[in-house]
Amino acid sequence: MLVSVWRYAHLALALVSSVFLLLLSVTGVILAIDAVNEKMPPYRIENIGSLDLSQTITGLRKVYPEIIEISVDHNQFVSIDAIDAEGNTVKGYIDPQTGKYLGAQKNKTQFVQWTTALHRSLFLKVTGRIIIGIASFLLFLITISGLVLIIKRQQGVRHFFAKINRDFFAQYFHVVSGRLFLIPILILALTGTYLFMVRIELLKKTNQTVEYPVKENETEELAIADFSIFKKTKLNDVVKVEFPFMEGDPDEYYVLKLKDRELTVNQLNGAVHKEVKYPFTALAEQFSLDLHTGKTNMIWAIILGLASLNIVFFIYTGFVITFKRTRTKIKNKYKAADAEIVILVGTENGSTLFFANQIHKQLLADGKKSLLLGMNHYQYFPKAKHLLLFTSTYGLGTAPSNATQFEKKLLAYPQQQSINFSVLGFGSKAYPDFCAYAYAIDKLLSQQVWASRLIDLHTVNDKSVDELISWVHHWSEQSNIALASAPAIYSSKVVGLKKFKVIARSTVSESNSTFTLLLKPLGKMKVQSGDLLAIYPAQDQRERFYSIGCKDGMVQLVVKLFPDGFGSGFLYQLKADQVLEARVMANPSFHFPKTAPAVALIANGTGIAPFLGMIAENQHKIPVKLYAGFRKNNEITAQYLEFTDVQKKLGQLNDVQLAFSREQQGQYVMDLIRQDGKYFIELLEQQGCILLCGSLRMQQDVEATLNEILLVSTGKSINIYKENGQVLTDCY
Ligand SMILES: Cc1cc2nc3c(=O)[nH]c(=O)nc-3n(C[C@H](O)[C@H](O)[C@H](O)COP(=O)(O)O)c2cc1C
Repeated sequence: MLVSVWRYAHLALALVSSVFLLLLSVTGVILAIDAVNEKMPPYRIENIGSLDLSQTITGLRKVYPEIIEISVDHNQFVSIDAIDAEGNTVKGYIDPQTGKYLGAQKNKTQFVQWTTALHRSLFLKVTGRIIIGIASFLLFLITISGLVLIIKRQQGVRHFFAKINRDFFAQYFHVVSGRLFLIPILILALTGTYLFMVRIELLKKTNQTVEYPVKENETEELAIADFSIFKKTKLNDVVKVEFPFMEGDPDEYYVLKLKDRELTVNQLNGAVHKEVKYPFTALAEQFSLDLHTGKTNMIWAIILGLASLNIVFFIYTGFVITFKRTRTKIKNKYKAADAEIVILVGTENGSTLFFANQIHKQLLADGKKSLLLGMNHYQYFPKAKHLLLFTSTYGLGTAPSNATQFEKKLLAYPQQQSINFSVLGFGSKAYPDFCAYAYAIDKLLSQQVWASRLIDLHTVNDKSVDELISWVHHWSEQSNIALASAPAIYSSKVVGLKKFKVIARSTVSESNSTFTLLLKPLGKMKVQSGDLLAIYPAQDQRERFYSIGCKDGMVQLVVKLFPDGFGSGFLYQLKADQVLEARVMANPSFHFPKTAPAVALIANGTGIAPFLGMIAENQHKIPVKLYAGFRKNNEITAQYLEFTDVQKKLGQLNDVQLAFSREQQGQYVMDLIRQDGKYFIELLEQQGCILLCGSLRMQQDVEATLNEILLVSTGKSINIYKENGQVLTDCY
């Protein structure tokens, strides 16, 4: 909860100030480069700190009989405005020890002047300065809230510098560079705010002036070399020395501008006539300016430049993190009172929500009453039959930020009916408490009288889609509710839509509601039988998936037309030559096993689609048998048989057996399997593969039948072959 407050504050401040901060950081980088550049010419004299003013002026007087002023800038370059022995005017950098002319003073380029003005006031005078001042102050608050977030993330100040585990690049970069540039950015923010306050005169600056009366012994004249104030003053403390206009006139003075005060000095005897002390605010202003601009130190200027550049990346990575966290938009159709499947998500950075939403969308598309909520929204779910808990783990094995209330609420709202639950933990093995919060929740749920475990807790390390799919398979099998298992569905990387031309579509009839659709990819694309095609009938977020069978470089779908079917209705109205936009979702765990010694393909209904493609592409003539179950023997099953006849003649298919459940002597595909029990035992024992595609019900029945046969003859259960990768499924 506390983390969210800081996080929202951090985000809100960043949102408000990002445009200005972006502008300030980009211009800041340019000005930092200029500050570094400025120091490049070799005008700096090494021992400037050891020279005093009396030596310097005495020496320079020999080279320049008439001096108007001497200045020492922030780079400690000494410049002079004077007339030399030949009567030439000299303006530029000199060596203060020898008077040697080193080079002309250069004005800032137009571009740097423009950038400076933009950086200081956005060309908006006082209004601009106020905006910039506020942006600097917001940067200060952002830095502080960021600091708190890093401390919380690292589990305390003690671990502030401990290793940061990499979640995803933007976040890793944001945290690591946040830690690295914390101090320079804090300094930039504070000095920027201070300069703004001084410049708009929020802080008062009043000089303190002291006039010194002339002392008796000060009437005698002294040589400059003997002026005690000049002897005491080191050259590196000087900002400027203005020389008297008329030499010898006691009413004309030296004006000595130092960093903290200004002195008026008698030109005949060196007595201090007047002293103007600058207030603390003015000194602090100068100090802030030096710190803010890095103009006094090249290394500091480089650090500030990098820090400014980093702010640009901060803004970018910060928005990437926010986008990731908020990109998943939940659409709920059902209320808590009506939902039959409730998915509760515990998430900090949104990735678990993304996975949960992919499942939720499929369930809704399948007509299931699914509800997706954050774990803190746990309440009574009077119609719920299934409770799915997807949660990440944070901190020291604790709840993510939207699950902090869950345990309390779970105990406060005991459900009134029995509900099947399944917990899926998301975490990272880089942390010692891998998925600890998911384990804790799983245990807590198992202790509730109303909760009955449907499947054991599964874990997902580092957002592994394969591990998620393992849960999908198990949960689907046990709940008898279809979920797609193509990894691409759960991958956050969205592959672009591709165009397909409709080549042919068969028609449905009273006795047959299934049709085939042949599509030609327009342009190059990677697609294999067993992959899925995602279509978007309403060109919105709603997708429907169909198994692909590949044939002569084309994609064939077998679709059952449902009355008012969102996907099937859309596909059925397509006409030849029409162009369809769709996405191919690779499904590598259901590709034809090219190295298997023999393969059995088992399907029911439209599940035959990928197998038609696999047989057509079996150029290596791996021994293949096809077993398929349908309701009726009709035009479409006749088409399948025509196809398999051709394939048998080509040697790409050894045998085909069809079962019809609604014909006389109703038969199911399991009956065919039982009849060929011996073949299946040998197939699996000799490392052959079985592929299953169709309804989940058929998958369960087929697996139960095979299990029975196997146990009797080999004593091994089907699970051994499944784990060995010899039984591949894509059922829905
Ligand atoms: C600061 C931080 C602490 C984490 N602590 C743990 C932990 O203790 N145990 C664990 O298994 N995973 C831990 N993780 C990994 C996350 O749980 C994992 O990346 C998860 O997939 C994130 O899901 P989310 O994006 O839905 O929040 C941590 C990640 C971060 C960034």
